[in-house]
Amino acid sequence: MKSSLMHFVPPVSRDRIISQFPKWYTPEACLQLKEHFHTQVSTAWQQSTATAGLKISKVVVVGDLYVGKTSLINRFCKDNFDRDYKATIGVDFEMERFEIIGIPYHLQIWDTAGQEKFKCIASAYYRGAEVIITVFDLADIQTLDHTKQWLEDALRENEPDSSFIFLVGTKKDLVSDAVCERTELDAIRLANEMRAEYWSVSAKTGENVKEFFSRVAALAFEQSMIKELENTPGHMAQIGAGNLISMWSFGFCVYFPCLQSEGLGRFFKH
Ligand SMILES: Nc1nc2c(ncn2[C@@H]2O[C@H](COP(=O)(O)OP(=O)(O)OP(=O)(O)O)[C@@H](O)[C@H]2O)c(=O)[nH]1
Ligand SMILES: [Mg+2]
Repeated sequence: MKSSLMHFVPPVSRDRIISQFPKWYTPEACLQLKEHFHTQVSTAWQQSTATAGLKISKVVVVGDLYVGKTSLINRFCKDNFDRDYKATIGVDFEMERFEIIGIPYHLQIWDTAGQEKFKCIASAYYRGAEVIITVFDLADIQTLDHTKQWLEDALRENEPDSSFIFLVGTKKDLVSDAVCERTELDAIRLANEMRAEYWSVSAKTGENVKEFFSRVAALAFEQSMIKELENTPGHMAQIGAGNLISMWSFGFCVYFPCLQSEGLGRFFKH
């Protein structure tokens, strides 16, 4: 039985290896102007005070229908872009593997439906989110106003101050530099009110997509490591704020085939 579970983990792809603290989009739109990982975290691995267990942080992506949530996730996870609109029904998610200052790390990225009729299904998946990404369409300013409500709904399911918040303007390729600049001023003002970090991206061209998710991964990783170093010694891994998986109990990494990088599954079809 043990041998069938003993799959050695394939190496992480180069663009998922983070050794320096990723930069912000602009200083005005950022809450953490630091440029290095917390010393406690960066020394933890060498001093093996960090447990070697599997580390996973849960990310939920919310926002109006058609703003580009699925496209943003697909550009990052699969490096593809589909012009045709296929509304997300319910939720969908991907598991993305990183190596951050030498430590294996996963983002469990939950894509939710923007359509009103699927809101109740999607909101069931907000709980335990270490990161909440609220998305609007830079070419449809009305969707920016709606991000406040989306954020409120997601925060209601989580402990206060337990999630990093990002406000993301998509479809940057569809607006002129002048319109983008004007809209970003409004968006950054709102991001400051939300206590969110702001990014503008384009899933079509890929502009800022890798940089954005590297920033998400590094901030969530650091927060989870500090929490772990403070209060959970020993070889345990945590998914979101929920259940624990005991790993490394045999002194080696047991790779659960279900945690394949192409996504754990589809809860609902497109
Ligand atoms: N030009 C351009 N089009 C985009 C971009 N991102 C998404 N789109 C298009 O916008 C439409 C909606 O994109 P989706 O990613 O399906 O939107 P969504 O937010 O997931 O929508 P729901 O699943 O209904 O909530 C699709 O036709 C995409 O091709 C972008 O960065 N640039
Ligand atoms: Mg979608």
